[in-house]
This record gives sequence, C-alpha cells and structure tokens, in this order.
Amino acid sequence: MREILLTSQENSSTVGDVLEPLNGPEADEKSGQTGQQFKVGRVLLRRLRRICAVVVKNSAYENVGVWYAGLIAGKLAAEVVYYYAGTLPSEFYRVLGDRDFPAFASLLGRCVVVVGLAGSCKAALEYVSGLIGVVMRQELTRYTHSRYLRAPSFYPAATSSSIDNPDQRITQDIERLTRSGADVLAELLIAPFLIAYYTMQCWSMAGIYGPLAIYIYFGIGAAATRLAMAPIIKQVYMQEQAEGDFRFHHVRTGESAESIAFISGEDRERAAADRALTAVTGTQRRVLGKQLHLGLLTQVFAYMGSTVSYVIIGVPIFMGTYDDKSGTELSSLISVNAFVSIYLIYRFTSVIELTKRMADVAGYATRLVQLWEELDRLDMEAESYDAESGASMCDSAVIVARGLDVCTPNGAQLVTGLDLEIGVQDPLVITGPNGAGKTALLRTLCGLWRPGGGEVQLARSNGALDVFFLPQTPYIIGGSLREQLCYPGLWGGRHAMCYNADIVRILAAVGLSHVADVVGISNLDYPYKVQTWLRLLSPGERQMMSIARVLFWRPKFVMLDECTSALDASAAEALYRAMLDAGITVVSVSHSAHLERFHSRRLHLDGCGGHTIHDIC
Ligand SMILES: Nc1ncnc2c1ncn2[C@@H]1O[C@H](COP(=O)(O)OP(=O)(O)OP(=O)(O)O)[C@@H](O)[C@H]1O
Repeated sequence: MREILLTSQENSSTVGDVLEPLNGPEADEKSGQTGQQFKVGRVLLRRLRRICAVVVKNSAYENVGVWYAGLIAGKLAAEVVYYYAGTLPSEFYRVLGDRDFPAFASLLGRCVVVVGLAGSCKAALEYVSGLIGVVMRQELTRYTHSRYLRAPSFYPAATSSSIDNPDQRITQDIERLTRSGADVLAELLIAPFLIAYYTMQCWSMAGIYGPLAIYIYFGIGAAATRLAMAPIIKQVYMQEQAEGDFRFHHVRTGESAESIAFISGEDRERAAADRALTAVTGTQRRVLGKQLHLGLLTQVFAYMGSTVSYVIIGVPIFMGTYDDKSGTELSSLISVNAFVSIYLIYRFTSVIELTKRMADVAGYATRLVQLWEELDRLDMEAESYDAESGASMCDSAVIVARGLDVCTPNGAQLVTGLDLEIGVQDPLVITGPNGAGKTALLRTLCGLWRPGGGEVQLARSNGALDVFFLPQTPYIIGGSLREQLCYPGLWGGRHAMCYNADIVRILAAVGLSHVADVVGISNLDYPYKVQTWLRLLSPGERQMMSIARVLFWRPKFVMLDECTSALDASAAEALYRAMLDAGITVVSVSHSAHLERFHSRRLHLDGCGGHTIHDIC
C-alpha cells in the first residue's frame, strides 16, 4: 500500500499543470518534470514482478507457466545439441588430419543430422516463445481492460493529465513488451546454468586461469553496460510518449476531417503533425544515441571475446601443458577449447546484449505498470471518498443536492452551496452563460467529478441508478442497430431485452424510421462498423439516436446536456414530448428558450458562483 502511495506521488509530480505543453516529452525532459524513476533497481524489479504475477494468475487455464517451463527446458536441451554441434569441427580436424575417409563420411552424416536438429530446435523454440508472448499480451491486456474500462476509474484515468496516452500503453506498449519480454526472460533464466557448465568445461581444458580471465572480463563489461542502460530506459519511455502523441494527432485529424476541410485547416494540421513527428524522431535519435554507447560496449566486448579465447588456450600451450600432443591432436584440442571458451564468452556477451533488449522491455514495462499504479491510486481515492462521504445506495425517488459546491478538478469553484431537490414529474432546466458550470454541475451530480463540498443523492430503484445521463456529443458505437439502440446493453441492473417491434416503435417515435428501413428488419443484428454509422447518421440524427436509447431504457430521470442542440425546434420538441409521454422526468441543460415549457422549474447559474431557482409558468 505504501509503495502504491509513493508511486502515486511520483506520478503526481506531473499533475497539477492545467495547461500541458504541446510536445509533452520534450518539454517534460527540458524542465526535468518527468518525475519518473528510470533506474535499474528495486522499483523496476517490483514492476516486472507485478507483471509476472498478473500473467501467472490470469493465464492459469492457458497453462502459460507449463509452456514457459517447457520453453526453458527446451532451451536447455537445445544447448546440448548446440554443444554437440560445436564440438564437431574439432572431430573434423582429427579425421582430416588422420586422412581417415570412413570416419570422415560417418562424421559428415552425423553432422547433417545434428545441424538439422539444432536448426529445428531453434525454430521450434522461437515458435513457442512467440506463442507465450501472445498469451502474455492477451492476459496483460485483458487485465488492463478490467482495471481501466470500469467505473469509477475509467473517466478520471482517460482524462487524467498524470498519465499520457493510456490507449497507446494498452494497444502498443503491451505488445512490444510481450513480443520480446518472454524470450529475454527465458534467456536470462537459463544463462546461469550454461555459464556454470561452460565454466567447468573451460576449467578442465585451460585450468583455473581460463574461466577466471573470462569472469574478470565479463565483470568489467557488466559494470559498464549497467551504467549505459539506465538512460535508454528513460529515452524509450519518452519515445513511446511521443509516439502516442503523434498517433493521437492523426487519429484526431482523421476524426475531424470534415471540420478541418471546411475551414481549410490542412496547412495548420500539417504543421502540427510535422511538429509531433519532430518530437518523435527527436526522441528516436536520442534512443539511438544512447544505444550507440551500449552498442559500442557490447559489440567491442563480443569481438574482443574471441581474442581472449586464444589467450586462454595459448597460456597452457606455451606453458608446455600439451607438449605430449601430436599436431593433429593439438589442432583438435585448440578447436574444442576455442569453442568452449568462445561459447562461455558468447554466453556472457549475450547476457550483456540481453540487457540492451531488457532496457527496451523495462521502458515498456514501466509505462504499463505506471498505468496500473495510476488506476490503483484512483481506486483507493474512490474507496476513501465513498467511506468518507458514506455514499448512500438506498432506494430513493428523488435527486437531491445539499449545500453542493461544484468545482473543476483544479479546484476552481463554479457553483456555491446549491440546495436542490428534483422529484418525479418535476422537470428542471439548467440555464446560464457559457462557462457558468452547467455541464460541470451534471458531471458532479452523476459522480464524474467530486463535489467541492456538500452532498449529492441520486434516484435509485432496487439499489440501481435510475438516472440516465446524455452528454453533449452523442456516442455512436460500432455494432448492430439493436445494439446501437440498447447501448450500453446493461443499465440500471437490467439487461437489454429489445424486440424488433420495440426497435421499430422507438425509432418511429424519434423520427428515425428511415434508419430501420435502410438497415432492413431482417438485418437488425448485422454488425456495422462505427464509420458506417457515422456516415449513415447526420449529427442531428445521432442526437435522435441518443434520445431513442432513453426511450428504450425508460429511466425515472434523464439528464440531457444540450442533447437537442443539432435539431430543429419542431424535432427537438417532438423528442421532449416523447420523453414526457413515457413518464421520464427530464433535467436539461439548454440554451433554447422554446424548450423551457417542457420543464416546471429553471435553475439559473450566474457564472459567478451564484444561482437562482424559479418556477416556470
Ligand atoms: N476537465 C476540466 N478541468 C478543468 N476545468 C474544466 C474542465 N472542464 C471544464 N472546465 C472549466 O469549467 C468551466 C465550466 O465548464 P462547463 O462545461 O461546465 O460550462 P457550461 O456552463 O456547460 O458552458 P457551455 O454553455 O458553453 O456549454 C469552464 O470554464 C471550463 O474551463
């Protein structure tokens, strides 16, 4: 728990800035505000442990643990084959040196079999490690979905400034983490066994000084690479952040293509896209620059290794240990000895190279676990808020606000001390100048924002919420017409039971009969892409579809945030009449005077924190 708190404090050092700079990572880096720890140490290990625990716990039915144990066992078994293949050249030296043709032919046959086996082992292990990566991705993503896409954390996490691009962390970072993470870990796990085995072999051939020289050589290399690795983790983190911002820019311009084209904003969008690209390539260059240092170390270390292997075998030869051997025997011995010591050095080198891949993995892991940590923090905050406020889940037929202060997440007070009770058949319209806090009041009433003071009680039936909220922008989903109408499918403790006749009746009531005709009654369950729906429905028709959902669910209350702003007066009035006829009490935010007559009271926010409530005659 304490660790979670500490991490949230780490994260929260980036929070609080209301206005975020455009090119986040660069600005963060320059101002030193990233507030993240990128050291290869306890925090990173704790995060990796958490990822492993989630995979193991959630993938029990896929037996990923068994597959992983199999992968490690397979890698160890393959090493026996590689070792055997590695000693074959020394046998070739011997049989060729002795001009022994039958032995040469038989060795050639063995060589073909062994090399074929070694290649097959490698391909099979790559396949298994790829499969494990897929299962890991599936489980980590499902777990993250289960933490992210749920109330009450979803809204604050998705809109939070303390965690960038949650979408990218879920769709891309997990994929990259799992693509190489499983293999890197397996290699790191088998490395100690192989190093122990080849140390013994090297010792038996070259004496204690052989492995000792290699160990000292590796110790220097490991210390140098540890130093070179930390900045890479940080830069990979920054690059991912910049990639997310870049992708977001393109997603947003794609979504807003019409608005941009109407106003001829292409040039400005191109400049902004180029700026985001510069931020990405800038971080990419920095990653490459940091990787160059590590690459220089690992490559020089690797190439120098073969030279060290000749020094190792050279010492016993020049000390006369092998004076009794013939020329052929000595060549064979040098070959096998060189193989053992080069392989031992290669193993050490590959551990160091693995640290390079590990640096990338650590960057992705950091981004993923940071998201979980932010979700932990939000969950804890919600729990303590519920405990403090004693949030009541009792049934109630009214919406009540007592002494309610409406504040933005940054603490700016918009409405002060609101006392309000809305009963059934007591529709209320909320008015006020732009920016007065009308939407903010709805957000606070429905619990998306915490009240700055006072309390809120919402209507409930059998413990389930009886208030439906419709935002300013209608939300259109990908799926069938039935799903479109029944969204979100489960509401107020009820599962959608939507018969064909209901669809036809409700669409007719909101003026969307033609949509049912276009789709066809036999096609009500045919899933269409969201783009198809967006082409089929005009902005006004999307608002009609939102109201159709209200008529389908028939809640006691509905809160409408300028939900008919794209409709002509008669269409908007028809929708209000349909809702009132269905016995639904509306609480509307509206700038349209002609809709006031559908309400019995008006709450007016003056934009300076004050408010008045009047009856509408
Ligand atoms: N997520 C947020 N973080 C900080 N401040 C916010 C946030 N959302 C809105 N605000 C601020 O709260 C104020 C009120 O916004 P709100 O959307 O409630 O106004 P409104 O009365 O609905 O305006 P309009 O009639 O233009 O829709 C605005 O000045 C805005 O800057």
